[in-house]
Amino acid sequence: MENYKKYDKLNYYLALFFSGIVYPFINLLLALVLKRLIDSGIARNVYELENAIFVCLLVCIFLAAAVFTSELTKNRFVNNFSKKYRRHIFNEIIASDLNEFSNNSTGDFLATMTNTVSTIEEKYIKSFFSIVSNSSLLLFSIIGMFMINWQLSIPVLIVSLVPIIVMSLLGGKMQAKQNLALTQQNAYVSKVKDAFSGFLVIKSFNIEKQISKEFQNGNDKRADSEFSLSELNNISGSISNFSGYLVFLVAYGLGMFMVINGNTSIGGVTAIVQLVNFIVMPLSKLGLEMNNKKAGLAASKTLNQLLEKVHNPVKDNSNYLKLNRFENEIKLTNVSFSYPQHDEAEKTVLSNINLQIEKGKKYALVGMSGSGKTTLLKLLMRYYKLTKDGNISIDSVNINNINLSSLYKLINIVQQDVYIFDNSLAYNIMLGKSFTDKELNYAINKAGLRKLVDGNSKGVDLNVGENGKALSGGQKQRISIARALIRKTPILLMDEATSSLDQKNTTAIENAILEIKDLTSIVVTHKLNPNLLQKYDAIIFMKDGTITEEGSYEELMKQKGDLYNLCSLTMIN
Ligand SMILES: Nc1ncnc2c1ncn2[C@@H]1O[C@H](COP(=O)(O)OP(=O)(O)OP(=O)(O)O)[C@@H](O)[C@H]1O
Repeated sequence: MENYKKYDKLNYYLALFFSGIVYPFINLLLALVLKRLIDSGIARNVYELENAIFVCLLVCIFLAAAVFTSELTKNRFVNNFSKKYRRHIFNEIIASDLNEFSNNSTGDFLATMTNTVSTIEEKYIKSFFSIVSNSSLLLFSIIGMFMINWQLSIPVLIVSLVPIIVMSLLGGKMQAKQNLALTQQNAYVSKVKDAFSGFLVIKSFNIEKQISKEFQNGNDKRADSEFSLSELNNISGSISNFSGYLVFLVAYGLGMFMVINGNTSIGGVTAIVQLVNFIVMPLSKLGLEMNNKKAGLAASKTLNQLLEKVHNPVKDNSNYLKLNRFENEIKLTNVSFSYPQHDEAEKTVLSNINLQIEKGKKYALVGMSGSGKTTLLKLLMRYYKLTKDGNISIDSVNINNINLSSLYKLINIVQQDVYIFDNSLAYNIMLGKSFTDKELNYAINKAGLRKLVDGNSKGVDLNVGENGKALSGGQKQRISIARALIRKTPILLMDEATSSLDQKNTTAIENAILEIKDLTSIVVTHKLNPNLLQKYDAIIFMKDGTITEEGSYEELMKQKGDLYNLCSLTMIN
């Protein structure tokens, strides 16, 4: 609980005070006042009886107030915890390193943000307070019983220990079953998420039956693991209940013998039975709550393990250099790279790349599929750090030493796969940041979105639906281009950013970007259009992870090398 109380210390301590001290103390008072009430009734002392009734009423009022306040403070703590903890987990995941994030399925994260966190809230946090309150109730009741009659209290307590012993014997099994139930629940969420995300594929390939079978399998496992857990809970609950009845029997039976022998009064037995209630009830609850807490602990461990896996936050602290301007060049020196592989041997994707990108110049990056073009751009974005030899620098500053947010103010990328948020057109371009109408219109015009904006009654407020389902592939790509252009970063990388557009529109957008003075751009393209290629300052040709040619279109065509050969195969005339 140490790690969790920080989320709302005030209500945490208030809840502990009211549920752990105030409530059990008043409860003890009630038993003592009750004893006085019954004994004064049996002694036919009307004055004492009236007094006891009045005090009893007061104690009842305080008891109700204590219960209300302890619930209120506990609920406030849980509420604040829920808000802040979920925000914290979300931020941790969002801050994680791209590579580590990609190694886990989004279903895992989704399940963590839903089931796992709920289990921690429901089972760990709530059980913790219940354990505190019930343990205190138990302790105060034992003290009260000893104050009233210790001879009767001892046998009653011995019988009360049975459920605790049973629970501790079942505890390990319970935790294992809880772990399994949580794993199956998370796998179930992942499966459902996958099926719904791949709905189109399921329909197109007519695989509803197979998917339904897989779902059924996961669903059965989830339900079975929960049933098995509830069975164990049922067994431990029944044993607790039985012990509870036994405790009553001992308290009443022995108590009445003691009354006959003159060792206690009827009021004393009644008060002890009243207190026994607060031993039996907490004991039966304690067993269950302890198991719940263990289950919550298991969820907490699962969550921490996931966070540890992704908790390699992109280091972006203030020790890193802030680069405010791009003045001269990006330089790649002897850059080699392999993707970090967890299961297979590493494969070299880029080898010995040397390249100089000058400010304000426009570069086309072409080459065969799989030659490493995207990887090169990803390294410029520092999505991956160089794991092998080499160095990438911007204006002589090693890219690894640049503060990431300042890097992304200089460099931006437009990728082939565009993620569109379920929000308006304007939101998808501005992405929550504020820009003037002039800036928004500039980006809309340059990215060729004017027709879409003017052609609908809502304009830029048009809601584009989940992942832009109301848009065509080309429109999504235009949004992605507008996103980059509105930010006016001095360096722009485009990775097949116009692959969904026809030749006419591709030419229009590439021309618009070529016209932006001072912009340094590297454009990966498969559409080898000579009219466009001629406009680039240089064409960089990649093959098998190396740069084989670099120069203007005319130079490379004269050279009759790789570009020439590729153009002969795919040239668009
Ligand atoms: N995340 C990754 N993990 C492991 N290997 C990868 C990863 N991404 C790409 N690769 C591998 O790196 C090589 C280069 O891929 P890359 O995407 O850079 O090529 P590309 O030239 O952009 O290809 P295309 O033109 O088809 O987009 C390929 O062999 C690919 O399988």
